[in-house]
Amino acid sequence: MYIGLDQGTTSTRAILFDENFNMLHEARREFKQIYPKEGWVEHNPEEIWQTVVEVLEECKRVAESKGEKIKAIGITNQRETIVAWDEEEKRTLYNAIVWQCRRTAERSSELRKDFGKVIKDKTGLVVDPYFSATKIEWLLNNVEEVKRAATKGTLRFGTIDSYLAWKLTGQHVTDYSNASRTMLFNIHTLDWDNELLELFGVKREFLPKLVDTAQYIGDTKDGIPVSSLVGDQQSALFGQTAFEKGDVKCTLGTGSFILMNTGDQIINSQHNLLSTVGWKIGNEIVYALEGSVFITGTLVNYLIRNLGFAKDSAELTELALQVGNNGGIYFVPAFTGLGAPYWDPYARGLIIGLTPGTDKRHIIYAAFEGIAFSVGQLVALMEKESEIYIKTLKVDGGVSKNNLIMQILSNTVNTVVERPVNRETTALGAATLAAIAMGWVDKNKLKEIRKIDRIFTPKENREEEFNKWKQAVNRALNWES
Ligand SMILES: O=P(O)(O)OC[C@H](O)CO
Repeated sequence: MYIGLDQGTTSTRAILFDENFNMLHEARREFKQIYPKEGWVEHNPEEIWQTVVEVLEECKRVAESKGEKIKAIGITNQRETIVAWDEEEKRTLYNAIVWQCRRTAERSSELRKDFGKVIKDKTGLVVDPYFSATKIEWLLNNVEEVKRAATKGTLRFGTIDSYLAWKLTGQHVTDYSNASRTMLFNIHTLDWDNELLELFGVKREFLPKLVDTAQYIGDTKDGIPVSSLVGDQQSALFGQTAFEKGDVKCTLGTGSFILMNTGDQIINSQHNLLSTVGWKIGNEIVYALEGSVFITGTLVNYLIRNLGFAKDSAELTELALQVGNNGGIYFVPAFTGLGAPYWDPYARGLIIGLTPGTDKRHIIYAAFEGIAFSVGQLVALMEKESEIYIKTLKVDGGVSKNNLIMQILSNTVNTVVERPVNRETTALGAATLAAIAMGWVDKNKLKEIRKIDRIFTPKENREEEFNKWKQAVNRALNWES
């Protein structure tokens, strides 16, 4: 049996898989979101660690009750979030600064002006507080304990995979997919970049050693090998068996993350999509083109909780189906700014086209379209930039359960949308990578065991509505400044 440990932004989950990667059990714990100031987001790393201990214990108990043992653990994680700890004193020095945290927004704008191009060339990333480098810089400049540990030579930084690997095995390591989200890692040389280290005042010894995405790292204290570290979106790409160049997956969770496997080719996006490492396994390096939409599931919850339009997502869908069109309404879900291709932190949500005939069902339909159009826009850009025709869009995540949104998505991208039976592709990716590292499974076997739940094929042309929605986006930009 294998465990895919998925340390996400709002919860920690461990999923127990059997030898054929069927899901046997899910253990889940939520933890506190800490908002010390407007726009700041932190997690308590010790609390995260406690949730990890609990979910692993729970899965172990289930395995034992079946007379089985855990053969390996793969760790996948919320990316970019950074933890600082003291190697000697074996304790963390500050809360984890979460990927969503905007405390370094000003510094990022400054950097973007002077170093935007060089950083993008080296790292594949657009300068934004989202990534780890400015968070590390902030910790080095603002936290006394961090400064002291730096002087002592015992300071260590790591993304969540790295922190958990250290807690579980004592090793200070990270994999290439996670490293590529720090903005300190050069995706061409596949190493920490000296010039960037200097720019952010980071010494190489503060950072983890780089390991392959599928590689044995060490044993936990009860003798279970930890043999994969992988960023959660890259893990989902792997879990969807998107092994070939041109394969694309979209995880529709709180937000949406769309990744295209671009093989060994780094695409220098002209539209601010990101280039990132998908995985490195031995000599195989796979890059990915990535676009993210910040608001997806959040919008569905917003319709339910904030606007009180329905009691759950099934009822929302029923209401949307009653009208079957947007009634001229366009919904731009830019609640917290917009990611690619705009990268506009000042954009805000917009509902436009209201008339006396509008009722809530049109707004729901328009919101569903807003989700599909946001994803569709990035899929279209990826196709253009990679010059690869996308045959199938593989979807997963909570919102992919919604058939209406998936059908609108298929119409929008004019492509087949394919949903697997196992939508837990993130944990699955990590578990399968862990098994690959130990030589117990190969990619072919994984392709064989992947089952498709449903395929959505394009039914109607949505180009007109899609274009109109893009006009609405232009009106939502730069609202807060
Ligand atoms: O924890 P999730 O699933 O919201 O994913 C967060 C992403 O890794 C951020 O880049």
